[in-house]
Amino acid sequence: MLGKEIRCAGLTKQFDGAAVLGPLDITFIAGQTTALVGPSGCGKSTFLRLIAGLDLPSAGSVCIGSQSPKEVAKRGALSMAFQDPALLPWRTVRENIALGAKLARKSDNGVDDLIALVGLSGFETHRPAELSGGMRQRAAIARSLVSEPELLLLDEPFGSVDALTRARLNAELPPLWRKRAATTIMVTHSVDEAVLLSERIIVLSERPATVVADLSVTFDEPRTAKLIDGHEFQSRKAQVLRALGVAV
Ligand SMILES: Nc1ncnc2c1ncn2[C@@H]1O[C@H](COP(=O)(O)OP(=O)(O)OP(=O)(O)O)[C@@H](O)[C@H]1O
Repeated sequence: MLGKEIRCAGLTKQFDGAAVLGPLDITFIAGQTTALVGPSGCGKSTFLRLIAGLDLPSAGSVCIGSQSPKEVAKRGALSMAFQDPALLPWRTVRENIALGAKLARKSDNGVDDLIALVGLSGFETHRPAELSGGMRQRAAIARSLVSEPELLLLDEPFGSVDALTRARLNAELPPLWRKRAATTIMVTHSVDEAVLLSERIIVLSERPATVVADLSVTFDEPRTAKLIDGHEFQSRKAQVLRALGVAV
């Protein structure tokens, strides 16, 4: 299924009269993976919540293709994996992941492949309480992919995954979501991860978040961890760090 373009126009959010976000005018290109980076508390998660239709803007709009976020979510075409994986405690790993497909009214044929991809083979019948934090997060990543969404929203999806698994997921997941051509927006605190995984990086300012840099990231595909040592990678990374105000 093809991802849709996401147009944010004059998007603004205030909490209790205080501006948290915007105004933001950003168009996310259909099928592309965009990383959002910015200082802690600048409004990144709030931005994702507005795109997901979990919260309403104070002003401005989000349009996904020709639909509102709520309409897209209702069709089951929008998937999320957030920092704190909300798995159903009484269901097994397999049932939790299969539920992602069921809610989107899709077949659950790919469940076992995804379980293997995120390294949870052998844990299919475990319940969330019997897993580590990183394993729960991996189950949530698998659940977000099983429905083959048009739009994939990831908020620090690898935050509590161990370094080795993180490196493996960094290598194996992007081809998967590119193959499925989902429009993907990923919030990350890791600049390496942003450069390695995305085709575009948007750097946001301190709260209220506005765009301070909008960079395209092009490398030969498939990207491998070896890229990190290359000059091109390091110069892109330095650009992002400078935009974040970090001296390099
Ligand atoms: N429901 C809410 N009510 C009031 N204030 C809120 C609410 N949600 C978020 N905020 C405030 O909005 C600001 C932005 O929060 P948000 O979680 O979007 O930032 P973030 O960039 O994702 O942070 P981090 O990188 O630390 O995860 C913070 O100051 C937060 O306290």
